[in-house]
Amino acid sequence: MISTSLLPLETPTPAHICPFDQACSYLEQAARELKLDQGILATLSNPRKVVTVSIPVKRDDGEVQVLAGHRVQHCDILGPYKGGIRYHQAVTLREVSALAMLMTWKCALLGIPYGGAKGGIAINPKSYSVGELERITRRYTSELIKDIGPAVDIPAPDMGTSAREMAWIMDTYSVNVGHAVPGVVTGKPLSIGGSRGREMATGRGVMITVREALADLGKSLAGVRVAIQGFGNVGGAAALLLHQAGAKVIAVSTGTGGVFAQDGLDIPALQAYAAHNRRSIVGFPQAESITNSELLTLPCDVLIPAALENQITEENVHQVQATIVAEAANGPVTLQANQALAARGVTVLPDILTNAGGVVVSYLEWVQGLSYVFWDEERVNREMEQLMVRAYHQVIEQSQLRQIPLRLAAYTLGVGRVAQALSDRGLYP
Ligand SMILES: NC(=O)C1=CN([C@@H]2O[C@H](COP(=O)(O)OP(=O)(O)OC[C@H]3O[C@@H](n4cnc5c(N)ncnc54)[C@H](O)[C@@H]3O)[C@@H](O)[C@H]2O)C=CC1
Ligand SMILES: O=C(O)CCC(=O)C(=O)O
Repeated sequence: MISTSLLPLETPTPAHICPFDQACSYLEQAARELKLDQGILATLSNPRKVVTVSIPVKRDDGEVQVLAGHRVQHCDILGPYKGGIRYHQAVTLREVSALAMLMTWKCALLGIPYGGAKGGIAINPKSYSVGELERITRRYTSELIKDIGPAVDIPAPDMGTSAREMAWIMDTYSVNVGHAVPGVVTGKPLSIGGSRGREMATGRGVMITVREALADLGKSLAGVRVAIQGFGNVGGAAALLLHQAGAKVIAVSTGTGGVFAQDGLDIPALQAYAAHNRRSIVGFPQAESITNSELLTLPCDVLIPAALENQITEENVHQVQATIVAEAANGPVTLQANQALAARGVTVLPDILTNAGGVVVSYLEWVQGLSYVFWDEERVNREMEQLMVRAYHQVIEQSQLRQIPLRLAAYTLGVGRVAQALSDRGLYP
């Protein structure tokens, strides 16, 4: 394995699967397939910049806590760094670094002029008041003020963050530089230059990718049985759009458990229920309760993990019954599980393709902001769909041409474009 000097090693535990090591393994597979020069591989195996800041926050009860906030900038060869900010208790520097690397390949695969970055703070946002979250977000932004900006690094929402946090970041950045800078973040509210369609964009991209994959198998979305882990921004939107397109969403889950209905869940009713129950779906009347692990092994056509990394592992992969696994989350299938699924002929739609709808609409938001012209939702969705469908077909063609699985095909396209740019720019002679 190529060495990564900027990142601390994590204490390994028997069950621990390091997302950064996995991301490097996929990169190495792509490099072998592309016969990439070792120097380029070594360059791309390391994030360009790793920033960790301390965030002192006064809790509402007067206690002072000091949190660690990370921003990892993996590569900016193709344009400004781009990627979300995650608030989740399991955040680590190596996880953020893996997610930053995935952003580089994702943007290159989709043909949008960005590099890759990711940020994160290891907190459970549900344990903090809105006021505390605002203070944390503003201090995190102030600490990163020299590292972000519309031509430098453009954050967006990820797990545990939303348009609200993006508005706080935009405001803090703008106050620091002395004028309004909407382009410093994407995924912000419409009132300050957000794009129509961004909130549903990642889920819409998931629906489009699944639809295209089914079409290649001679099927349509109508009547297809789908199970979705995660009912947040991505899983919730994917569930609604798939339901509207005629699929039977038979199960969904959140961190506190899931629900199942043999004939398909009424997704709008479930969303209304979650909205009234602090995002929990447990106890939804027209369904049976299931656990998160049961959801992953249900008999269904399409399984969509839309929550965290490392959900389908060596332990449960043999029980997965779906014929398509669509990675709406980043890194939900481990390296070993991925190989086991491939050996069984299960189609795995890789994360850097399947969940790219979000960053594509972030790009469209940035373009609208730079041109001071804002589009209606129909145009945003149309332009996003074109880029998603183009990337999907490029991945399929690459897979057929090189006789490689879809993930490796997606990686060879993303990594190959970045390596070409690196060599053309002469940063690596
Ligand atoms: N928000 C975006 O635009 C994008 C998000 N993603 C990825 O999609 C995934 C989900 O992100 P969001 O939907 O934005 O987050 P979110 O915070 O809106 O929702 C996360 C959902 O996962 C559930 N969850 C948390 N822990 C769980 C567990 N252990 N088991 C089952 N469910 C669990 C939560 O209850 C919630 O329903 C992440 O991997 C993220 O990196 C990828 C591309 C863009
Ligand atoms: O919209 C963006 O800029 C980034 C979304 C993101 O974090 C992701 O695709 O994983």
